[in-house]
Amino acid sequence: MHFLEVAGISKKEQKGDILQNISFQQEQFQKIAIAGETGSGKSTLLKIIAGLLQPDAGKVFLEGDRVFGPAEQLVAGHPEIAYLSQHFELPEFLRVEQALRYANTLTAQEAEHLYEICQISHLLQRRTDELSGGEKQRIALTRLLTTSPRLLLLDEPFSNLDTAHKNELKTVIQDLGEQLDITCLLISHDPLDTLSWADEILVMRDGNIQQQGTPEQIYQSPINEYVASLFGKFNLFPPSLATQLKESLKENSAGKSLFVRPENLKVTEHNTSGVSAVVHQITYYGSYHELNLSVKDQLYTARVTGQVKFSSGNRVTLWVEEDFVWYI
Ligand SMILES: Nc1ncnc2c1ncn2[C@@H]1O[C@H](COP(=O)(O)OP(=O)(O)OP(=O)(O)O)[C@@H](O)[C@H]1O
Repeated sequence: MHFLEVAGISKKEQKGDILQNISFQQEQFQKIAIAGETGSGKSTLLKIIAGLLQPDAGKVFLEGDRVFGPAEQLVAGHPEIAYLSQHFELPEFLRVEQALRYANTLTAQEAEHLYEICQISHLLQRRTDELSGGEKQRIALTRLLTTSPRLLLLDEPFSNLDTAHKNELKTVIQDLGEQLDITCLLISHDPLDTLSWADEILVMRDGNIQQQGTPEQIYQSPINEYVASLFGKFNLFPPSLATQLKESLKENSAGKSLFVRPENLKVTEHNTSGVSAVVHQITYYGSYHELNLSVKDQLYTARVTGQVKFSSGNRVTLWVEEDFVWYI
């Protein structure tokens, strides 16, 4: 039996299918992230899993027990599933401590432990309208966790947070699994959040799962340009150039293009083998420079760490050295 089983979920609205026969499983403590462009159906799926929205077809099971939708039971939701919406609200004009007391099923000691993990102990006496966005988010999360859920569903938990608050919340989410035995499923449109956090990523488009895999599989071996583009820039070299970029490479028999992330595209002044290119533009990004390079009329992107020895207009050679090769 799986911890969470999502089986054949479909949902229609007037303008068409929002979700089409979505199935996947999650094991206890497995960290799953759902990624996808805006409108791909992520939030709808999460609400259905939470039991807050009725699917047209399909079922959700938590440890073998059905999670019923609002049309099948009086009170929407499931007692062991907590859902933090993108648009959460805290009760106004209360002290944080009062806002947290409501629905609290924990002992004083357990609550103290939770407040420590969520890094809110120092905020208990503040009023809810005296908090930063990141603090509000952590308190909304703590509030949900006082009901002792087993599955936590987070809809874009890191949106609108600056890097410091984001990192604090990431630590909190990490600690939840380890210290409170909570399994977490989240939605994020930010590749850095999903790649660094998840054990498995589901990529959605138009209500379908396009690809499901580990962060490495999704990043290095995307099944199409849509999946590739969600997780950062990439280059596609047509078969004729692909064999020049890497000597040992045979042309892909299906006529597919060679997929190369910018950090795997090497740039040198002169090389006996490779593809000749002209540096079009160099952009500084702090820890690396990004080079736009033109080969005939096509632009390609390389990422260079350390000092860049070239200037715009220089002729250079491009090549790849990685053993791993992927075609799209
Ligand atoms: N109640 C509704 N009635 C009609 N259409 C809806 C409803 N809820 C969602 N949709 C539509 O379903 C599609 C999926 O929406 P959903 O919010 O699930 O996407 P999403 O991937 O979470 O997007 P975002 O990243 O912008 O939150 C969208 O085209 C949206 O307009």
